Amino acid sequence: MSSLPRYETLKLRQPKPHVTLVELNRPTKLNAMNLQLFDELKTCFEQLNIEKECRVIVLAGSGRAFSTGIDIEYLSTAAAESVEIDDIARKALHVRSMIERTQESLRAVDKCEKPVIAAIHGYCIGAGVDLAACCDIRYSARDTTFSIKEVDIGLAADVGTLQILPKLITNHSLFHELVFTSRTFDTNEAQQIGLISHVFDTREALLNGAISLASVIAHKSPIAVQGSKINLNYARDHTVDDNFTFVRTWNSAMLLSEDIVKGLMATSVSKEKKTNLAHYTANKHIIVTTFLSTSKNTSVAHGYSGYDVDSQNLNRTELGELSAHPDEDEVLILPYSTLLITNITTQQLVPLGRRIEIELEQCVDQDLP
Ligand SMILES: CC/C=C\C=C\CC(=O)SCCNC(=O)CCNC(=O)[C@H](O)C(C)(C)COP(=O)(O)OP(=O)(O)OC[C@H]1O[C@@H](n2cnc3c(N)ncnc32)[C@H](O)[C@@H]1OP(=O)(O)O
Repeated sequence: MSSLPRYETLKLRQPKPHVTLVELNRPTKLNAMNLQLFDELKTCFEQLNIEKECRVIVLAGSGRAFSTGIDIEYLSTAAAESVEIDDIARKALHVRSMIERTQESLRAVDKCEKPVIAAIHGYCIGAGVDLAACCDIRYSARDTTFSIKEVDIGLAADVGTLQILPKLITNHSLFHELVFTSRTFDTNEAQQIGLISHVFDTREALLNGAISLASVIAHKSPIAVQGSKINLNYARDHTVDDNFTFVRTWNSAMLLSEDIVKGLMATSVSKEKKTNLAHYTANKHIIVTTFLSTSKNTSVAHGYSGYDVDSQNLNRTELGELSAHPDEDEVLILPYSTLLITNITTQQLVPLGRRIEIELEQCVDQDLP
């Protein structure tokens, strides 16, 4: 992305290549959602959906909370507006369009074809839970207080919690209890119902964890990842028969992608890793710079990027994955699965944490074994 769009109620940054961090940005109101936030959220996710540079999104809250739900002041104003409408049918139409506008906002997150990882901390209340429901993966900090608050304010949740979560959660009995009582619950119960997949001790650890996960996903083939999200969402909303028909049609086009070739190559490279002896040759001149923040036995560490000198535009591009060597405090440099490097001369073991530069000169005689 040349420059990230600016919003008043959202804060965007790019913590890693192809990863966009979107933070709800009304910290003094604990990220309560007013009309402006709803509208900006929709615009933002529709924009990220078509932004090529963005492959994975982390959605978090700035300040003390993920979100405390709908802004009570906004809800009161909207309610007051409808009171002024005399005719009951016109009143209903007015309220319906207000609900629709809110639904469209949160659904833009659900409909976004890039994976969205919610990083939840502090409070996740009412529409905050609806918003989390619209994300693909939900991580949380241990201190989070959740509440499906809608029943307590006299309504049935209408922007995600009751529409999407029943298709995702695992413990329906407990989920129903939480819906009917509106009582607060903690990360233990959030994990029990299957709302949260991972809990971190602090907000900082949570953000790091979510961003690292996003980076791992961002280094996969975007064709495969986005195709998976589209098929997962489709499967959630259709019958098994429909799902098979849909994926057949989908893959009849997507299997023609060059990413298939690269993926297969990456698989053969992984086999070489086991022997620890492989030599690859490069048919491109590549300067690679790496930095590492991985620990022993981490299977894949990212942060490996460089310049493909032969590429037409000389843009910075990701070239590889760093895989921790299973037995030593070293990493093995492997070709990146979505860049077609048919041959690479260098396989290097590099101590963890060390910044290195490699130059791979054109040398092509050796084919992949
Ligand atoms: C079409 C319909 C679509 C969607 C419908 C969704 C339904 C819902 O979302 S229901 C949930 C509504 N939310 C709530 O009921 C939560 C209200 N907030 C609280 O109960 C408390 O703020 C708290 C979460 C328990 C936190 O308490 P505390 O730590 O003591 O902080 P506070 O001082 O209360 O809050 C700081 C600051 O934020 C303002 N604020 C917090 N939440 C909201 C909110 N939802 N709406 C508006 N404002 C909120 C709070 O008023 C404070 O503001 P000041 O200006 O500093 O007073």
